[in-house]
Amino acid sequence: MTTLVGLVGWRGMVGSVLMDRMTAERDFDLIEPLFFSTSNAGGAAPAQAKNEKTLQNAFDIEQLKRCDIIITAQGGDYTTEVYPKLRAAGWTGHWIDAASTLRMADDAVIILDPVNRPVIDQALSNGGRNWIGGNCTVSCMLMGVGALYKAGLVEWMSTQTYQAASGGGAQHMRELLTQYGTLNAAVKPLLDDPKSAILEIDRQVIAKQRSLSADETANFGVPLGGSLIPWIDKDLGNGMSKEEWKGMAETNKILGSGAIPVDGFCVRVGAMRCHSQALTFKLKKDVPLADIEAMIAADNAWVKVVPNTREATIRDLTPVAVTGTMTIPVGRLRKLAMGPEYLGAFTIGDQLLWGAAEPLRRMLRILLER
Ligand SMILES: NC(=O)C1=CN([C@@H]2O[C@H](COP(=O)(O)OP(=O)(O)OC[C@H]3O[C@@H](n4cnc5c(N)ncnc54)[C@H](OP(=O)(O)O)[C@@H]3O)[C@@H](O)[C@H]2O)C=CC1
Ligand SMILES: N[C@@H](CC(=O)OP(=O)(O)O)C(=O)O
Repeated sequence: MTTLVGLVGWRGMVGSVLMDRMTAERDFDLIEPLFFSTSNAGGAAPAQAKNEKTLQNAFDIEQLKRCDIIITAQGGDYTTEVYPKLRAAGWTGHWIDAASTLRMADDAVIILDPVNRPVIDQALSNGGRNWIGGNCTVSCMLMGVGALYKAGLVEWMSTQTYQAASGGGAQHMRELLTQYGTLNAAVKPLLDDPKSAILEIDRQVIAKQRSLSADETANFGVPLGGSLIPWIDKDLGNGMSKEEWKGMAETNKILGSGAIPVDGFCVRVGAMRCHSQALTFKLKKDVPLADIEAMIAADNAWVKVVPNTREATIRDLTPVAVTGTMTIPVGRLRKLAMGPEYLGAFTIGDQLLWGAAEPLRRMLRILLER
């Protein structure tokens, strides 16, 4: 019998990337999809629908209960509202979720199978049914340098992130581009004149940034175009942002490891959809750089070691190079001045692919192939 898979949140930004990937990998050939909507029940399901061509109400527990597996990219509020009701109603299917709501629950696994397939398999054999996508920054980081953790080499790691606007959602991406346009328009005549003074352009740009309307900064709260914001997600009240807290909590949960210290600063920058991060490792021992590069390169099919040269770095290690690809480049690999156990690295990932959609569809495949 074909597996009935409920899809919730399929038309959002993460959901659309998920649909594209599922279509490209022919996942729909293996399932009977049942599409849900929070806003358009009764409307037409997308082209991937087979027998069930009408959108179901995403709050209808009876319809959700029909599914063997539910994949949701609808968001945390939806999970908070619907998931407990569904389980309370006796549903025993598999719940695959992009939202963070259930991530740290004891009965949930953070899924990133190229990194933690043994953790997933163990949970499956113990009857696990909740499979939650990790934080985008953590997932992209582990896809790049997971090999060092798997080899037990990491004593601690510090991350400095450069996170794209997409992490906030579609409206944040639009706001960033609108701000860039506003800034450009403010100085266009001066830019068009090669003899104009750069400091006058600079003065007018900062004046415009500081006077952007509330509408133009509604999502980020402050200007991001031509600036940066060194705080992402909630204020935990202890000097740490929630995004920074996730670094250690989720890394260790994904790996099923003890408490390897991971800490640093998470910063929003004016990139579109790739999260970048500079990493500092304290290794447990001095390992030759060539061995480290080989270990990282051999870890999975998507990681790519970028030679630590200017030419290769500016060509292959930028959000522009990586966006829309499954590749996770790791570059700037070098031993740091602090000593031979200190390793520097820089890595980038498309936060909508490995950071959100891809682990979900790969978990679906794992369930289908059992
Ligand atoms: N953005 C990110 O980087 C990441 C997000 N996530 C998780 O995924 C969740 C969803 O994020 P994201 O995809 O960015 O959210 P979106 O806002 O793009 O989509 C969420 C839902 O909004 C509804 N919606 C309303 N208007 C529109 C519209 N004009 N176009 C498309 N959908 C619309 C859709 O529900 P309906 O069809 O029912 O109306 C859609 O499923 C997040 O809340 C988060 O939990 C996880 C990792 C990364
Ligand atoms: N917090 C991430 C995006 C995200 O959705 O994270 P999480 O899945 O951990 O809530 C960012 O803003 O870049």
